[in-house]
Amino acid sequence: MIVEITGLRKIYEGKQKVVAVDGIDLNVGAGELFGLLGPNGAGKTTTISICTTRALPSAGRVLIAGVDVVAHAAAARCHIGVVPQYNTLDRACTIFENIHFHCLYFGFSRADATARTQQLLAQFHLTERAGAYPQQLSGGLAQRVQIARAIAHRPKVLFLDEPSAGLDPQSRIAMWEAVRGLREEGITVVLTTHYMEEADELCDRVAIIDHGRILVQDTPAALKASVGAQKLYELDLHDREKTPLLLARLSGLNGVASAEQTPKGVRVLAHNVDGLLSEVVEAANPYGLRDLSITETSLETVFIRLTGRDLRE
Ligand SMILES: Nc1ncnc2c1ncn2[C@@H]1O[C@H](COP(=O)(O)OP(=O)(O)OP(=O)(O)O)[C@@H](O)[C@H]1O
Repeated sequence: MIVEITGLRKIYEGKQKVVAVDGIDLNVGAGELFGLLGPNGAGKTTTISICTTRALPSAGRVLIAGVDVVAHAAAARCHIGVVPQYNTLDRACTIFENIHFHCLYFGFSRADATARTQQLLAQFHLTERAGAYPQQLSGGLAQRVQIARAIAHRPKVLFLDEPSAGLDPQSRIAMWEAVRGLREEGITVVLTTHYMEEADELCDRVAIIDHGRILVQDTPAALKASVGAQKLYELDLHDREKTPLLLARLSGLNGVASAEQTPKGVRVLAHNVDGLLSEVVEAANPYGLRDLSITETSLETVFIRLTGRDLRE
């Protein structure tokens, strides 16, 4: 295992005590692309901060390539690359210098640092921008420079905290390609995200985290299969006083796996059955059906199932 997290807890002591991480156990194997998926405030950044020696745990232990991040922080840092949530490129240095100085900091000779920087610039399609300054780059390009810099010292594992926050859809896809490319180099990747599509598209395994705890962890396919239905119907109803009657009626329809009340109306999980849509509409119409959306079940559905909440709430 490259990342071994055991019984991790973090309590921020202050006027108001916050339990940010509440007993996390997690193992990530060599070469895996692992995602921590959860809403804002779930404890993802805190977990990454502890793994990367930027915060101390209140309890528990993290080993990176077998090295304890608290007892041997400097040694652990040699195995770790980090791309934090915010742009931390040095604004006074060019793109070349940002990567070059990182290599020198990690003990490369000048010649080796130059060769490694040139190789990374080529790998991340940045050679033409080598002389530019960070503030001259788009968010997507700056993110690519941050990834290039983070892996410059050839760490075993790269931690990416919300790598696509603030990126436009095109830059997000380019970033996904860059991250997938890391796998070919044998770099293990742990990323945090609150975008379920990102976790689904990119990750080999995902842990869904909420209130500092892991609710489930598995492959995206297995997590989606655990819902036991293929479609999610969200019904927006005007008359919500009598929804229990509607729930009973919907639950009895052929193909409906479950039906439950939501603040706006009713949520139905269902199998792909011909004619179900019109039956649902017919049942719901007397309750003032205002709107209806149908989506394929996704990691979002898994989260809703586990918490009753939306990832974005
Ligand atoms: N330095 C701090 N002092 C006190 N509380 C903190 C501190 N950092 C984070 N918290 C709190 O700990 C909890 C977990 O925060 P954390 O940033 O780890 O979550 P997250 O899942 O990464 O969310 P986000 O995507 O918003 O960063 C939140 O309730 C947050 O307000």
